[in-house]
Amino acid sequence: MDAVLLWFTHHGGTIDASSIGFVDFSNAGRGAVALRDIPENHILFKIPRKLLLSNETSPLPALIGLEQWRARKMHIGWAGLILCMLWEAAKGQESKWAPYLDSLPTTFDTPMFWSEGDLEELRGTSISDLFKLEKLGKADAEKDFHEKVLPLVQSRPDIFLAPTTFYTLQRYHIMGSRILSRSFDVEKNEEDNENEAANTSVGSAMDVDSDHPPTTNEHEETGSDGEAEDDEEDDSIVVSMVPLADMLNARYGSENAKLFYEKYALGMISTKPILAGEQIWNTYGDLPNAELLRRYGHVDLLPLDDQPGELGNPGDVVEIRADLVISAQNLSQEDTKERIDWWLEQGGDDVIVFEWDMVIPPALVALIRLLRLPPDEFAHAVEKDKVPKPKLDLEVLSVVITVLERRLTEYPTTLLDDLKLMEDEGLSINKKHALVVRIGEKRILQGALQKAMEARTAAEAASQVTSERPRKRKAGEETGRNVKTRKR
Ligand SMILES: C[S@@+](CC[C@H](N)C(=O)[O-])C[C@H]1O[C@@H](n2cnc3c(N)ncnc32)[C@H](O)[C@@H]1O
Repeated sequence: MDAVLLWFTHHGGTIDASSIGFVDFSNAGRGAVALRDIPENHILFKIPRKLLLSNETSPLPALIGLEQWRARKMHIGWAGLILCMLWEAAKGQESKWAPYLDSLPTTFDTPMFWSEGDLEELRGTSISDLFKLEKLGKADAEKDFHEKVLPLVQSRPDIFLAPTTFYTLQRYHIMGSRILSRSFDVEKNEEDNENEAANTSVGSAMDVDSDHPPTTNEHEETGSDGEAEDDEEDDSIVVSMVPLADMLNARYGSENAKLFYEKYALGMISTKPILAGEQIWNTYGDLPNAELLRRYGHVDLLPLDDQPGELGNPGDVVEIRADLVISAQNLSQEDTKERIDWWLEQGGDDVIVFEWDMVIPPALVALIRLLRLPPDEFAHAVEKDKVPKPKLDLEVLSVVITVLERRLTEYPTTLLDDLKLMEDEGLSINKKHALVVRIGEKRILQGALQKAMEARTAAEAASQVTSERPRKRKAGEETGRNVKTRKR
């Protein structure tokens, strides 16, 4: 850390060393702590934009030639930034970013690097679906490596020395994981935008939070770390490695500092008062544990306000695929294709998300009702362009219960099994992380199931009362009582 800080200040970075210090946490790597009480809106450190590492700041794209760079599509996705990082690392101590690159991790706890046995522990969880995507992501990255990066490397032996040492697939994945867990989306400043032609850009769909800071409009807030979701090119955003800002950890609901834009620098600024000794937390977006594990290789475990004595992540969610909602009603994909296509056209999703509040999602209720409509009513709904209202009745509640019960059987173990397994103190870190993800998801499913069962019991009791209640008399029917005539 000393070498990085020396390098940082040598290159124009500023840090309030009386307020912020960096320490090693046994379970979270490096992180920042407050050395004294810090008020809100205090600048902890500033990173000059030229110290960011990106396609914009690395000399590599210009060296290759910007036209070539774009012709080889190096400005799309992360391939360009990864190649810049590989090239800078290959320069060793001659790289402007040497002390920073030397300080970055080379191993990761993300499932991308897990054994098949450990991956099996994730069966049934949302991450197992995510992981299928991740595998595709990994395959895409490998395709990029072989089809875009290697040919470029091989075509310029004058620039890329010792290609078999420095430009390997393994190093490519390491740089990709560093970007996944540490990069920021950075908007270009106005000056850069005026000079757009001179710039290359990285296409990225990483989250950008453009809220303004609470007490000043001098700075503009940047988003937290995130992940590229598609390959669309967006010239106004540059995926960047931001030294020092990427050394802050994050925990659900704990953010007390954030990165803000200034014209020539990015500033890490406190967003709340921080007491001496407290950790200084950035935010990664209060993600569910499955997503935290996939991107960052850790999970959040906090005391839960609504479940005293229990630990978990209130950001957790469980996903239920629409095909499970179909099969739970003994319907086939074929029979329901037209309705599902229409549902998607109407903005519905093919995945329903249960959240920590365990409320039955209105989207699930509407989807169930849509699938149960008689053909003429479905035709009417299409004609009127109206998805059924999310009205919960006995019939729908029974389907919700079946859906939840079936979703729970997708895990090889029960919640009780998992809670017992968790007591084993000799668990490997990957197995423990997988258990935490499973337990969080199953708690939501079990809680939602209990709520749905209670609602069904209440609905049954209400329908009983209704059927026992005397029938309302029709107008004009003999009442046996005198009816007062209204005064005129
Ligand atoms: C942006 S970096 C933060 C700095 C990092 N701890 C380091 O040593 O440089 C993100 C990584 O920090 C770790 N991390 C962040 N927050 C954490 C937390 N609440 N618990 C455990 N690990 C955490 C994870 O390994 C994650 O991939």
